[in-house]
Amino acid sequence: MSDFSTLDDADLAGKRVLVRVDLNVPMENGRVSDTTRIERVVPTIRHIADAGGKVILLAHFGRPKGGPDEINSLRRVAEAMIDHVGHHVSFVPHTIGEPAVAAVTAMKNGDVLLLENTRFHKGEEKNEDAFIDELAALGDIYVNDAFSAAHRAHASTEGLARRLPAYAGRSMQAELDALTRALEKPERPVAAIVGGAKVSTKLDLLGNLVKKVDILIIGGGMANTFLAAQGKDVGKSLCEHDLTDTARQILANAGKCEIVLPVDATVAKEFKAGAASRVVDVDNVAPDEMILDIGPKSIDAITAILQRAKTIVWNGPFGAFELKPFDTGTTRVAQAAAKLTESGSLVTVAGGGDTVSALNGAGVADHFTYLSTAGGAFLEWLEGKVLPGVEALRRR
Ligand SMILES: Nc1ncnc2c1ncn2[C@@H]1O[C@H](COP(=O)(O)OP(=O)(O)OP(=O)(O)O)[C@@H](O)[C@H]1O
Ligand SMILES: O=C(O)[C@H](O)COP(=O)(O)O
Repeated sequence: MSDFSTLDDADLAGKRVLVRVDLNVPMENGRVSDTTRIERVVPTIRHIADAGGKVILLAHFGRPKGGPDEINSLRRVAEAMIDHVGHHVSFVPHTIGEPAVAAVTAMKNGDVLLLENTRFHKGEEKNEDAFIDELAALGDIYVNDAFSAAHRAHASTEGLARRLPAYAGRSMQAELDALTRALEKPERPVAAIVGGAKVSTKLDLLGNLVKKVDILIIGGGMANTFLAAQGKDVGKSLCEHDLTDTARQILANAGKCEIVLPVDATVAKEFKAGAASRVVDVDNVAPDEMILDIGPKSIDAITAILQRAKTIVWNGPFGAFELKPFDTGTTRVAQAAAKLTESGSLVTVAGGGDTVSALNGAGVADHFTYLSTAGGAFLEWLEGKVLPGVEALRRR
């Protein structure tokens, strides 16, 4: 980490420290359902507070469209943080402007304050100078502890690092160190598992990933788009029909990389826990059904691949794991991977907000080689891409 200034280099006492964290945590029924991303930023928050700095947390939540909305407010996340941080975490429902300035001005050394969702302002994703200026006015120095958002060149992830003295936080350091250690020279064959729901933002990455890995196993909503690209009827499944051309190109240009798609699926007519379901081959999904998990034949095929792989990298669950029994595919594959890790025959690295939540739910999180908080950022790092949030921290 000699490329970066870290908290050890920062003079924190009495300083207003803007800390970018990733609090884009899984929620169920209005409550945080997995606290991994919160727990990972606690060392940075405590270090700054204990050194007498004022900790001003910046974070995004979800993908709000055009301004504030209750569903994407960070208020509930602030409440969940208090148990973990060990300091009171105040929350102000503003990111910039007079109320935010007033809240920061009222802070004492060692206080922790969370500002509202940075994405409630269009200047965040556009990385606009005017928004960067408003954020920068709230702090003296900037710390980035959000590796999982470092693939976004946004005001709070990239712009601020150019405006204020910038430091890598403890979690940022730990992620880069651990991923480099586990994956710099991976033992082959390397299998990547990519599933989940963020099809439009992750599909493009697969074109490069096939050049880096020996086997690409595709699951979740991502697989539905590939199945549709092969001309299969995926019914009401989560699927990006306008990206089927991209999916076809990836299949055509996979080169030596073996691409594995589900051969069967668990389908239901309703997206809810306990919905009546049936197992079908992927050719037999009815128009009013949706694929909510991979089926038993796919699970067996994937666990057989794990036996011959030496390293797996995994982002995105195989199904809608929050709704039982559609967690079965993810849980069974995760358990098989954990067992092989324990026996020493497989290195397992997984990342992503929901992926880590699913692995925690499967009871295997402690048995993987490494769990990253990052999903999309992890995949881009794997591709060898420059992550703007990391790049902006490099000493100049
Ligand atoms: N077949 C499916 N149909 C609908 N939703 C699915 C399906 N398979 C997976 N999902 C959903 O995908 C979501 C997780 O996808 P996502 O790409 O956000 O993964 P992640 O691990 O959180 O990565 P990141 O950190 O990049 O967000 C879960 O909410 C899960 O319910
Ligand atoms: O969950 C994530 O991967 C990060 O918080 C980034 O979220 P985004 O994909 O909405 O930018």
